[in-house]
Amino acid sequence: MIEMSEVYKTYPNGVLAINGIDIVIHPGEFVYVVGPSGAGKSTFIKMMYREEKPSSGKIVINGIDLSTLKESKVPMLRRSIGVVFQDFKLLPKLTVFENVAFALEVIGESPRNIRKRVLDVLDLVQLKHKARFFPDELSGGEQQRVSIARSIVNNPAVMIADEPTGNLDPDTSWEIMHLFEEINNRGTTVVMATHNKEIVNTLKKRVIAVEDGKIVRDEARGEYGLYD
Ligand SMILES: Nc1ncnc2c1ncn2[C@@H]1O[C@H](COP(=O)(O)OP(=O)(O)OP(=O)(O)O)[C@@H](O)[C@H]1O
Repeated sequence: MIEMSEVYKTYPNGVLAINGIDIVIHPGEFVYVVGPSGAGKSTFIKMMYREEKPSSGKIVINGIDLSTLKESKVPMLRRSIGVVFQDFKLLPKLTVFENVAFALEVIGESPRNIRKRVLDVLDLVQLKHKARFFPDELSGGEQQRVSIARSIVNNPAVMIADEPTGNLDPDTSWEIMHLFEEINNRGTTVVMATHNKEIVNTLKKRVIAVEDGKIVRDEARGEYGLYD
């Protein structure tokens, strides 16, 4: 569960990016976050995995109150949240296998468990046959599938994606969306900021629209709206 109450965020330069947000996202939901450029979508979702801290207000993620969370406990929070970015953020000198295994190595899993789990998630994203490849030997869609595999290897309760199809062509974007849908169908909550109007209007989900740092619309099976 994701809960925000009376959340405000002002960046050090004085920009008020989030101007009073109250929201509850239940386990297993699939939510699109839409809105114009600069509306605060990225800031909103970055606060969920403690990449940014609110200036005021309360955020509780999977039962963890972020306002009282010690810095030393942030890695524990991050393990319960998978994050996927527009630019994939894979480590270029590591193979596909190693990129995905990394998250399990840092928590001290046994090599045997790591191997099994990594091959299972690579199988899910249909990239087992490219386990020994390096990121620059893959297409954009394949790199995004590796980043999705990496984000779910810990079995997170929540998956957060910031514009995950932003660098992909339409066909590849749809493949990636079907993967998110499958992961959501297995019970993972998905929160996705996106500018992809066609996807939002076709693959209907809850839509939260953010404008000027506020939620201006929150609809089950909503529409993208009139944004670019
Ligand atoms: N690190 C930062 N420091 C200062 N201001 C920032 C920072 N990050 C974002 N902002 C500002 O906060 C506001 C909200 O930005 P944010 O990136 O959350 O919007 P967005 O809706 O995700 O935009 P886009 O769709 O273009 O990605 C903007 O005015 C932006 O310039």
